[in-house]
Amino acid sequence: MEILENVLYEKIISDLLEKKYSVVEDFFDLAEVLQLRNSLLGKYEEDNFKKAAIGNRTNEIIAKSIRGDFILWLNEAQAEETEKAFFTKINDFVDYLNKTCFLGILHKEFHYALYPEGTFYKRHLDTFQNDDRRKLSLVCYLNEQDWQPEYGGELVIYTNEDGKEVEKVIYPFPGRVVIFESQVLEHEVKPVKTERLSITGWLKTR
Ligand SMILES: O=C(O)CCC(=O)C(=O)O
Ligand SMILES: [Fe+2]
Repeated sequence: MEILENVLYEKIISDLLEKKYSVVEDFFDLAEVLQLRNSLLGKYEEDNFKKAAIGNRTNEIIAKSIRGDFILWLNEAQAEETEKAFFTKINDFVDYLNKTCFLGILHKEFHYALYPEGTFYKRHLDTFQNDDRRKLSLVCYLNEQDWQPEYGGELVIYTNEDGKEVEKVIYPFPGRVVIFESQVLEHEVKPVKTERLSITGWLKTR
């Protein structure tokens, strides 16, 4: 079967092979970001979000000292138009990965996240949720176009270069998507000075 080469996806794959993470600009265009942001805010105002917990469902401890965001899991089967469009794009990428990389992504899980002013997410590995099926983490930022570095909320990814730890600082600019190896790269979200919006998800095996 022939696979039409996708330049953007190929860049992500080569980044992942080379440094275990990739930062993509404009994965979502501004219209898509706006729709997703409005949908997130609507659901947040309807009080559908809950305080994010540490650990999986068998180990749910709310730990404000570790993370302060509020989340809402997305259900693809019951998604509305806006979220459907989101999943269409994600699924296209997953299909490409599975055809070209033999990663064997079978499942995925995504949630909206809202970090209120003053919150953060301390340094962690996404597999500490005792879920070793998580292969790739994806974070899609839904902030306003005029997001400023002074607002904080940077994602810091800790990488290793020649045996030395290096901090990669990534600002949550709208449309930007960060993809990284869930089991390898520790990261954190620095304290935010204003509300910070995103969709975070995992591509999983088995
Ligand atoms: O929002 C981000 O930049 C990262 C979020 C994160 O690390 C997580 O939800 O596990
Ligand atoms: Fe994380």
